[in-house]
Amino acid sequence: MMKSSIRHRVLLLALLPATLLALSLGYFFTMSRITDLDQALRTRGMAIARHLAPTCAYGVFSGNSQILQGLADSALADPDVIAVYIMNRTGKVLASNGLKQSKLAGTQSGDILLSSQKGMATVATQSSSLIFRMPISQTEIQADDYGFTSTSPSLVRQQDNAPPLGYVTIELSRATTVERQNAVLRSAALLTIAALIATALLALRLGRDITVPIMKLAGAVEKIGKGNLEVRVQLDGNDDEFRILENGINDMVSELHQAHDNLHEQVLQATAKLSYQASHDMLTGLINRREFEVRLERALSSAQHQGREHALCYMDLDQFKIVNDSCGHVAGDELLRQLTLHLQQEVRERDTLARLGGDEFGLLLENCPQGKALMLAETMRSMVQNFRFGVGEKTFMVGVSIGIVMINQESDSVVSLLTAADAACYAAKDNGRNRIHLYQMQDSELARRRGEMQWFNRIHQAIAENRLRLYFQQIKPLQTNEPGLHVELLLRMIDETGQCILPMAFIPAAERYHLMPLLDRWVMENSFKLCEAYVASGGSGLQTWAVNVSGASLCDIGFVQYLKAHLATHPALAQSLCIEITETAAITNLSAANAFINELKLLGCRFALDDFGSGLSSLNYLKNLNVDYLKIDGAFVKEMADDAIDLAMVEAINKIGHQMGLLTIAEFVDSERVLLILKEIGVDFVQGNWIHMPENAETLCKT
Ligand SMILES: Nc1nc2c(ncn2[C@@H]2O[C@H](COP(=O)(O)OP(=O)(O)OP(=O)(O)O)[C@@H](O)[C@H]2O)c(=O)[nH]1
Repeated sequence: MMKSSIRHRVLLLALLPATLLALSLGYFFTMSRITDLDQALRTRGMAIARHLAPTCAYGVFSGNSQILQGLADSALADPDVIAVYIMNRTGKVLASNGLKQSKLAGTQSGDILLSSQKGMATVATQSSSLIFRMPISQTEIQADDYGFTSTSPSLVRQQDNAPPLGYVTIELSRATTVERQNAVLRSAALLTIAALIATALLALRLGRDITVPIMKLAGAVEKIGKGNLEVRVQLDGNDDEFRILENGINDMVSELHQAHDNLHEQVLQATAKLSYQASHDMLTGLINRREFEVRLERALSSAQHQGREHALCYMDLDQFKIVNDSCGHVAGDELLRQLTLHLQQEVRERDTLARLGGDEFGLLLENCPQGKALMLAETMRSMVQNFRFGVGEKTFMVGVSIGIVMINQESDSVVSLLTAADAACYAAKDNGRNRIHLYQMQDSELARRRGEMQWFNRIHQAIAENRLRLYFQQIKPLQTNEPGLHVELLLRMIDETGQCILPMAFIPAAERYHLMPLLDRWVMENSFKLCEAYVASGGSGLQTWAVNVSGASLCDIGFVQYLKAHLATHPALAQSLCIEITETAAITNLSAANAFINELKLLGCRFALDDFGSGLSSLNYLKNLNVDYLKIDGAFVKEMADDAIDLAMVEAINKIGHQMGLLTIAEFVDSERVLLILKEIGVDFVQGNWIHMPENAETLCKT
């Protein structure tokens, strides 16, 4: 059903009762007026008949038709009387008039059979006339012959039970009455129509007062609903309910607008913040590697297509680690911040300085020929060299090694530019640090570095072609004979020719190119599979399986969650898992390392601090790390039988470990001599090729 609009409904509401009322009243008053007119004609007809009948008595009685004709004529003087008919009791017509137009015309005496009571008039109603018949009674005429009391004979006394002398019949036309009744009907109809029109106009007018504001409100709400918050309602009128609605809606939409604006502002701020964070380094405020690569891409494009020449500098601080190690990361961060401010002062406005990571910076010198680039790089180098950083009593100086590569029409891609600049920087380091090296295509020094860079692709390929392997090496208890198997799982790569490659060949490249999380994930997934297969093959007594995790993975929330989820569903694995973290990785990511250790310890995992002693970090850090084992750096163990300092180091580390309630493990045990010394010192576990040569881990399930 189609819904009518509010305007129609209000109109209907006003008109319907008014119409019903008008019609009822019109009908009532019209009908009563019509009845009144009819009744008036009857009353008049009756009166004429009553008056005529006694006056005819003498004429009928005396047979004087002349008198009767006179009376008939006089009765016809009334405009509504159309016929008069006087007859004696036998029905003989004694006098008549106007019969031609009458219903009575042509009737014979007695044709009109009207019963009548004595003295009473009877009425017959025809469509166009009323016919009255009145008996003429015998009367005793008391004439005042002398005219003392009256001028005409008057008083008549009815004689009871006497038959009438005759009858007077008169016919009154209804034409005038019907005409008047029609006029009344017309007037009533006109009046009703006029009243209805007036009511409709009034209803329209009043309806407008209601519907127009409602329609305005509805229109505004519809627009607001569609998101147009500029809309405001404006109603003309007094302080009625509509004013309250108008104010309410306007206030509401203002609030909404305000909230919308605030939200929009917040979204803009958050978006700006996010895009800033996505393109900037939070520590120094410089642009980050991602944004730097975008700008480098633009510069490369302009070089390739417009023949411009730019220079890319790759800058790596020298010996920055010392600041971190001796004064902590906070101090290292502060140095990076301060140095950044100095570097920024040296660069030209059109140049781009970025922090690429750690202590590495990138500098893009646009529209800069080689000579100028070398000059600017030298300015940077000497500025860094002259920079002094003070922490408490200590003052540090750092250097910077800078690799430069020119960007011109021959340049290939952003990756190759960065690779070349990085290689040049490395060459500067290899040449003694704190110097500049300009990349040359035929640079033989760089060949080796470039080879290292190939690892990026080789590692990816090895994973894709399933050429990574797990090996295991046993760790033996030295002071007890307790049974049980302790192993460290080690990563190997099978190269394209089928040769087995040790991790030290590709791990530095993996660290440099941020591939460690990928490798750690592979190692962990495959270690889980291996241990599960070991248990499934009936293997028992696996007390410890140690796996190495890099610093990068400590900060990888996805990696931590993966470990937690897997270990939570395999509690036996968690009990025997020992995660090895290098001292440097733990110190570099101290808070992440602590969080990682504490979370996994809750599941029953153990932790070993690997290569301890190599980082020479403050022992203070060690106290904060909740580990179970100290693995003495193999570099000290290897030569300890012949080198007193190395021996002293091993003794010291072992002692410190024990003091802290930790078990100690010596790695790289390559001879019985070393083994015996370690036993004497009191080291708890030993590991090395002399103890057990690493084997493909698949054999573990077969032993
Ligand atoms: N304070 C601080 N240190 C960082 C940050 N990122 C990386 N590092 C440290 O920076 C050092 C960079 O190491 P390297 O560049 O290999 O060491 P280096 O002492 O500069 O030695 P060379 O580059 O070989 O001269 C490492 O110790 C990292 O832990 C950081 O955001 N803040």
